[in-house]
Amino acid sequence: MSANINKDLVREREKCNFDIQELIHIIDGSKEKTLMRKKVEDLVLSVEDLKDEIPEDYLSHKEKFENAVRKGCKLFDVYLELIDNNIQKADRSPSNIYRIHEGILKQVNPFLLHFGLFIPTIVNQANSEQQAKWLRKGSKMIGTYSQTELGHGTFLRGLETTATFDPETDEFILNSPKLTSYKFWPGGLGHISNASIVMAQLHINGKSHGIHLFLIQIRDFETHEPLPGIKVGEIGPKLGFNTANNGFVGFNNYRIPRTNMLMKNAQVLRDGTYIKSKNDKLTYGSMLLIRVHILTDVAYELARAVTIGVRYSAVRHQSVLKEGEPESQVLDYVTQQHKLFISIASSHAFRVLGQWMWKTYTKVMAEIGDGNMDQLPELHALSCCLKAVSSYDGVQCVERCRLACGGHGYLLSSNLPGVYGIVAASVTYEGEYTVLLLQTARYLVKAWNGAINGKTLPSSIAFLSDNFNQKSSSWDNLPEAIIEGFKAVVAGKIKTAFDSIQSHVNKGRDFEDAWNLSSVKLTAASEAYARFLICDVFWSETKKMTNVSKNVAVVLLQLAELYLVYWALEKSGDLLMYSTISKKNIDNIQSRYEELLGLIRPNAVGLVDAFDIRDEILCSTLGSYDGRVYERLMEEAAKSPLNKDKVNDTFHKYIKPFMIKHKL
Ligand SMILES: CCCCCCCCCCCCCC(=O)SCCNC(=O)CCNC(=O)[C@H](O)C(C)(C)COP(=O)(O)OP(=O)(O)OC[C@H]1O[C@@H](n2cnc3c(N)ncnc32)[C@H](O)[C@@H]1OP(=O)(O)O
Ligand SMILES: Cc1cc2nc3c(=O)[nH]c(=O)nc-3n(C[C@H](O)[C@H](O)[C@H](O)COP(=O)(O)OP(=O)(O)OC[C@H]3O[C@@H](n4cnc5c(N)ncnc54)[C@H](O)[C@@H]3O)c2cc1C
Repeated sequence: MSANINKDLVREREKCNFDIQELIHIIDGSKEKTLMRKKVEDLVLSVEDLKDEIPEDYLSHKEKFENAVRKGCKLFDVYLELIDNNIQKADRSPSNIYRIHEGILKQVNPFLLHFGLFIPTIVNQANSEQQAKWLRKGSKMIGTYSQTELGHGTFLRGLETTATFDPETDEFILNSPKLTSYKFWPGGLGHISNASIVMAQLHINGKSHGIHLFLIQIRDFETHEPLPGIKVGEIGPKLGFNTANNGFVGFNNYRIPRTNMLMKNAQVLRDGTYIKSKNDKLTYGSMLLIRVHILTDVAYELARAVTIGVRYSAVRHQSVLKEGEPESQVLDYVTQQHKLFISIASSHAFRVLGQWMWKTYTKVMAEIGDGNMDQLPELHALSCCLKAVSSYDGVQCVERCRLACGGHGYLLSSNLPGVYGIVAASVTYEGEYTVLLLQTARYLVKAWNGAINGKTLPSSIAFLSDNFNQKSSSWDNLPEAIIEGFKAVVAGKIKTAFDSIQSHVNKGRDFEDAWNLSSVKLTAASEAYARFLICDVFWSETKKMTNVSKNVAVVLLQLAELYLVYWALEKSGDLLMYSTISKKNIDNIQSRYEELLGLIRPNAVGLVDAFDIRDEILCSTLGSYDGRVYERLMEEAAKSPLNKDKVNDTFHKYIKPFMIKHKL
């Protein structure tokens, strides 16, 4: 086996000083979960029908979609068998067990929204009678989640689709009054789904009750023809997500039974009586759930990108460090380590934060189930800023990995553009980056106001009460001092934004204008808060790990420390403004950063091997386990349909006549 493995990678693996298997189990959650994941991967990869004859990149938009549906059906066939046979339990917690679909489908599974949003929304928003009806086997529904419209995605209260109650027939009448009211973007809506959860404005007896969720059949369950009153289709090619079958739908006096409104929270009775939800923000529950999942999703995509970047950088030799010596592995250039190692650290950070958020989410949801909504605003604030920052950082990190691969990173066959397309989408969907930062800022500003007035603050921001004077501890105890410094930055930035709002109000502006005028500062405060949270949770969770061998503990602490010092240097201006840090302290942090790059260097390939992403999921000419980079690049180039003919027809049709005409 090792005979076929690139010699540099063999040497790198020999250098690794920790137990890779142990780290694989930590990343998966346990040894049992690793075994389960591998079992699922082995089963799925042995299915012949899931293999491609022609590389996906050479297919047309329509062919890509059709191929994705073919494989998507087969894939779920295999998954459902696993669940039916109790090999794997249906489980909503974030995990890597089913990531194999990213290798099989290359981009996004066209059925993703059915399992990822349609079913969870029924589970969370429908009453028990509705759940029994819609979640039963044989319901015939393949669904999606249609919220965004052509004219509105962010501002949900501005959605225009209407659901008007008709007491005569006990039905709702769905309408899209204008072009901008068409639902636009839902995944799988184009040609996959025959049903959808639809968010619409509820009207009863001429009175508007705001946005509510409805389950709507879109296509005939047998023929798949769009039903009368429904106009549905697909929205066309995108930067990524090209197999997701994002679609549009419009309604023209389309009737559904009253009982198709999701009624766990708000209800409409037979006589048209409207019963309000205990908290109307519960309607937004599905977004909260996906925002929590996105942290783990980004962690995984980053693991893919940096596996490609690090393995390639170990195989790639370019330039000489010292005259007379052989060309260096590019991984030996410290600038290359600077480009790449933050992605290894960030993947671990977002994985740890994802688990932490999942625990927080399940705890708060249990309390909400018992009627206690107290923690909902804090959960919403945490999920918004962490979703925003993790997805945004994810995109920057994938781009750094692409740059680390030079020209070859620009090839689709490297799969870095593919991973980029997936992560870039997550910055926008489930709440756009800036918009979500502003949601958290809203919470922070309220908290700051509370702190000034001596209110007890929720635990995650209790430190604000101590930070009016922008204190921070001594800078001797790195890296903990960075967390303290970041607390001072958060407090300082909230205060700056808060004072800015006050000053505009004092000059006669109303609050909303003052908010808008201060919004750049507000997003900065929110970003600082997310950064503090990630550093704090990543460091404390890593430090308190038990039952870990010494060497694994050492590398994990090095990665957590690298994350903290990297961001301290990136944010040194903020630390200088708001904490007690000095230039000398920053110089020390810089030295420690460079030292950490050196400490991580011998384990770099081991660390990406520990992400344990099989070649069939990585889908990269540059990142495969054996490091046969140049052979794979040429093998992929040979697959180009243009290489079938020695002389392409265009020569005779266009080039030759052009040469003759211009006497070239
Ligand atoms: C890397 C990945 C790869 C893997 C692939 C994965 C595929 C996944 C596929 C995914 C495909 C993609 C699928 C998709 O993309 S589905 C579509 C997703 N769409 C969005 O996320 C829309 C974003 N917009 C909103 O969420 C809201 O409208 C916002 C938040 C902007 C404001 O809202 P609105 O203007 O209506 O609110 P308001 O002003 O009346 O009131 C604001 C008050 O409400 C509170 N509040 C707001 N929201 C929540 C909440 N949730 N829980 C609890 N509370 C909440 C808030 O704190 C404030 O409280 P207070 O300050 O007044 O006390
Ligand atoms: C790949 C992909 C898949 C998707 N899948 C689905 C799906 O399955 N179902 C679904 O319903 N939707 C889906 N969406 C839609 C997605 O949720 C929305 O695009 C997203 O919520 C952003 O809304 P928008 O497009 O209206 O952006 P806009 O809100 O129009 O944003 C445009 C700009 O305006 C700024 N802006 C807007 N409001 C404010 C404000 N209040 N303050 C400051 N700045 C502001 C934003 O920051 C942004 O820079 C998907 C989108 C993508 C890209």
